[in-house]
Amino acid sequence: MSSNIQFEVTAPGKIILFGEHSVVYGKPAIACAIDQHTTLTFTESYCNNQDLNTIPCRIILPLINYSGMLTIHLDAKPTFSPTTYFQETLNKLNKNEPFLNELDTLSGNEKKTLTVLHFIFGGILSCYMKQLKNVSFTIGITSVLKLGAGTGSSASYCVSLVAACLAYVKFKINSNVEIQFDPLLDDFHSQSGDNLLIIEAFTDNISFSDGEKCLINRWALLAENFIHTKASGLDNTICTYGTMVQYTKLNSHKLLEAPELKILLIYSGIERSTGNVVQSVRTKYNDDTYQPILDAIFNSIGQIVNSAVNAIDQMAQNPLQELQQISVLQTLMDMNQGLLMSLGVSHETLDAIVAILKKFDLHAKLTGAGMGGYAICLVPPNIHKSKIQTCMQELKIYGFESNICTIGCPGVRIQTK
Ligand SMILES: Nc1ncnc2c1ncn2[C@@H]1O[C@H](COP(=O)(O)OP(=O)(O)OP(=O)(O)O)[C@@H](O)[C@H]1O
Ligand SMILES: C[C@@](O)(CCO)CC(=O)[O-]
Repeated sequence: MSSNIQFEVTAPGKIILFGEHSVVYGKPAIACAIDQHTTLTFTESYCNNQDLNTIPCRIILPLINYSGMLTIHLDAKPTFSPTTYFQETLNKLNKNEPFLNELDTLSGNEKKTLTVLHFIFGGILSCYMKQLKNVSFTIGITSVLKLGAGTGSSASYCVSLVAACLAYVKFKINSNVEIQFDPLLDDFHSQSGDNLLIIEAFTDNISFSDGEKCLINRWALLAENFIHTKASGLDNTICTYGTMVQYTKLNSHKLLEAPELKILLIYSGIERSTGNVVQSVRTKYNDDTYQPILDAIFNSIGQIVNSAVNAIDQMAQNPLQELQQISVLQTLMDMNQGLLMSLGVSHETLDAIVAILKKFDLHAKLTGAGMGGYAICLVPPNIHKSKIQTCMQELKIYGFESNICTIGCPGVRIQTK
């Protein structure tokens, strides 16, 4: 076996500064990419598989203790519609029909995680590569992101998979490929607003175009829907594009000019599933007694996001106003945390973390789905180093590990070896 195409993809994790949960109900949110990444290593090998419609893959996922073989099945008549392909895969799974031998024997979480991988590689390669003979892949994915903690591990996983698959196509094709999307089947729009996407063959420039990022984001959202059931699209958008974004569901996103900001990430020690937490809010929302109250809470969080965007814009335009605007953001964080508590998505450990930080005049909120996972705290640029260190020590005494991260980092990237 001789190895051929080999590369690495990194996708950042994320924090939500303001607007988790309400974003699922159409309100705006602000998220930032962080300097903690998922790293995918892709290696192509030649093997003796003459079958044009299957690709044997070795998959190594240390974070879920999985290592094994998975056969990627290519669709002889691809739909070219990610949404249709997603629905077909979901229908097969929901009917509990035999799906793929290797997947059928796996436990719940492993099955979900590998189904996502098959969905992405099977779907994209069927559409854009058609037939592949005598190749096999090794795909290894590691991450410094904790699973189920609010820093977007699932979105980062999905984005890195889609980006790796698209990168493989771009390495493999000799000339550009034009993809015409059917607007009735799919709501894909390239940056130019039409339904034509050109996948550019990799030559010297090993990067993704705006249209390709749009495609990565689209497939990653569908993949996220396997893991979360119904994701807003915020997490995959920030993991794809990076920096800081203001996002409203179905209404695309706007990159914000992010000031240099540091965040303290504090881990509550509690792992939870984003899908379950989102479902618990949905159950309350579906109850007529609570729905008008939840609508009012979501509207208020939407207002908090608008004020935060304003403060961030002011900071970018006038650096002299930075401290004043940081103080506004801190107040908005307190308000957002209060509203998330009233939604029932905080946790006694998260409340304890917020209280410890308050002793140091610091302001914090949960980030991501809540009910565990991480809390975030804005680190004011003028804070004395010793104060933040004492605060981190105090958190440690209570059993909470914390670390400072930089926000506003770049999105998904490819590196050749
Ligand atoms: N590196 C990885 N290897 C394997 N599976 C992963 C990896 N990263 C994420 N996953 C999958 O994503 C799931 C965690 O997703 P979940 O949405 O619950 O948490 P999160 O993305 O960390 O939190 P949030 O969505 O609130 O930011 C894991 O259970 C696993 O199935
Ligand atoms: C809780 C939520 O708002 C953020 C999860 O990181 C869910 C979503 O946006 O899909």
